[in-house]
Amino acid sequence: MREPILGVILAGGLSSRMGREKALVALAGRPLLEHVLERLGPQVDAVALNANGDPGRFASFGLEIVADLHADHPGPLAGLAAALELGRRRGFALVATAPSDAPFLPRDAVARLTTALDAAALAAVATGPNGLEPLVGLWRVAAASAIEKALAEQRRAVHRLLSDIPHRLVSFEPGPDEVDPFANLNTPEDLATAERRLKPVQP
Ligand SMILES: Nc1nc2c(ncn2[C@@H]2O[C@H](COP(=O)(O)OP(=O)(O)OP(=O)(O)O)[C@@H](O)[C@H]2O)c(=O)[nH]1
Repeated sequence: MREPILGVILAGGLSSRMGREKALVALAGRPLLEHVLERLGPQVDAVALNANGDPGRFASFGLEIVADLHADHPGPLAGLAAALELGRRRGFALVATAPSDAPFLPRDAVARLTTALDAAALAAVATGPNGLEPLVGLWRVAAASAIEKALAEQRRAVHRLLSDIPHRLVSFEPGPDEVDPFANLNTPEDLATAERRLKPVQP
């Protein structure tokens, strides 16, 4: 039996390119966050949300919400730090992360990351058609100190963090529908493209 895993959906960014809260924009009639929740939820033992600002806007999802410990929006690494801190507080040794703006998360992501995370590794992260996808990862909470150190030293890129910690890479390919499993929707145009992909072809 595998160790319990806390899933944390990362929605702590500013959504400036989308112009409104990305996690709440509708794709195929449902908020993006709901798509990610529906895919990540069954893969983990509990799910929480990393988000900043008024938590009330996510109340209908019934998720525990954890804000960044760093108040100045330093980027996704702060979300990862908050996720691992929540995992530690709740007694989880493992945290699986997924961004709230990537609605095609593979349904076997956590299983495959778990297989790759051997005892010597602190993280297993995904790679896809566009290379490293470090926000789709399985992290030991013991990686928290390396993350805090990187943040303290203003090294904010998540992919750079990986050179500080032993990690494994897991490659995911597009499915038969050729959708990049990690396509993230940053702009209204990205959203429109994803909407077209999901729309059933009219006869
Ligand atoms: N916790 C936290 N997460 C962040 C922060 N900035 C970005 N993220 C998350 O990192 C992932 C990728 O974010 P981006 O798309 O690069 O940034 P964004 O702020 O969401 O959107 P833009 O403002 O359009 O760049 C998403 O899951 C964001 O929620 C931050 O300062 N804190």
